[in-house]
Amino acid sequence: SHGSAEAVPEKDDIQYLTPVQIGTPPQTLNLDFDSGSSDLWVFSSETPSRQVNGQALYDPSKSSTSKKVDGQTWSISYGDGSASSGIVVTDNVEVAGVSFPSQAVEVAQKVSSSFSADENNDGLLGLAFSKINTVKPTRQTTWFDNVMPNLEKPVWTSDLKNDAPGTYNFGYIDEEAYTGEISYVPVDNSQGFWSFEASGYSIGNVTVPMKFQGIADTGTSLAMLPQEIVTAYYKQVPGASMSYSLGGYVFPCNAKIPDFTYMVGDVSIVVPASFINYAEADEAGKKCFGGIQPDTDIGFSIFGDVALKAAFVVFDVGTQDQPRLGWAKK
Ligand SMILES: O=C(CNCCc1c[nH]c2ccccc12)Nc1scc(-c2ccccc2)c1C(=O)NCc1ccccc1
Repeated sequence: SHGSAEAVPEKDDIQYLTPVQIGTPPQTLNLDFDSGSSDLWVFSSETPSRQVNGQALYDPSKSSTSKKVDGQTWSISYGDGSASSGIVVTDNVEVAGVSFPSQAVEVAQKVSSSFSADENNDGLLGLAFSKINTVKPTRQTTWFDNVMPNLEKPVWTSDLKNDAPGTYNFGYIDEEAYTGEISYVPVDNSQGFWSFEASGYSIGNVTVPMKFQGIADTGTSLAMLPQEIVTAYYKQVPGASMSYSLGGYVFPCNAKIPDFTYMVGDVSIVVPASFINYAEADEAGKKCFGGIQPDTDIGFSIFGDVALKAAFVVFDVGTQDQPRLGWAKK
């Protein structure tokens, strides 16, 4: 089987949401497909009403195919301080017409304030490796790992767009979705991430060969890169500064900023300046927040949506012992 689903951007492309059908009769929730984590968790009838603010709720009691999984709990926290936790049921989960009848659905009994405040985000669908799923005592398998044996190819692809709906495809590669050749690089999934080595970068027309490790992460908005790269980039932006109060590099919204190019395998992906003038950072609309920020204290770089939406990316589980990432221009 194979399927194709739309990835609809929230304001400022902070995240992309994709409709998912859960249960019988189907309950549709809009989830953030996240290649940087491995839990499928949802707002639900179990989420305290004071933590719900317009989100669609999954109610297992209204689904004839839901089954409680006794004794299992989950709890996840992210680098921005957000978190959620709860219990586990299994139910039918359909994405882009591809179903799995007994998918672990992690039902939120607690969500942090940033999730509560985000009325369009009904939960996350993890697409990293199942080894970092947080369910205890029995780790659960991601939806992709569950459906993979039934897919024509053991792959899924991301084609995110700037301020426009993009596409996630499962089980096939759409040859019309990219230009030139797809360049594949090996993935080190020992930490559970889609981790790969980038081979260099360019700012404007200065190219620097530099090997650095990063993860392909659809669930993180920004590109969080080595400080050396970030410093070199904002040196080219008049009036740019690191604002601790705003939490990152900002610059005058009318500043002329350069494109940023990253090299991976044999391809160079150009991130246009417009993707990097990320969002207004203050009410006056004078300062804008940069889409490139430092990866300080993370231990690796994060190629989030700002970087990924400039590329067509193939997440290829392929021969299990050697997963790989394919990168192409588009
Ligand atoms: O967690 C994910 C992917 N799911 C994000 C889900 C999510 C988290 N808030 C959300 C809000 C809305 C929608 C989805 C999410 N990626 C990774 S790998 C390493 C780190 C990390 C570890 C330590 C320090 C920093 C990063 C993160 C990270 O925390 N990213 C989020 C973030 C967000 C803001 C700033 C930095 C990192």
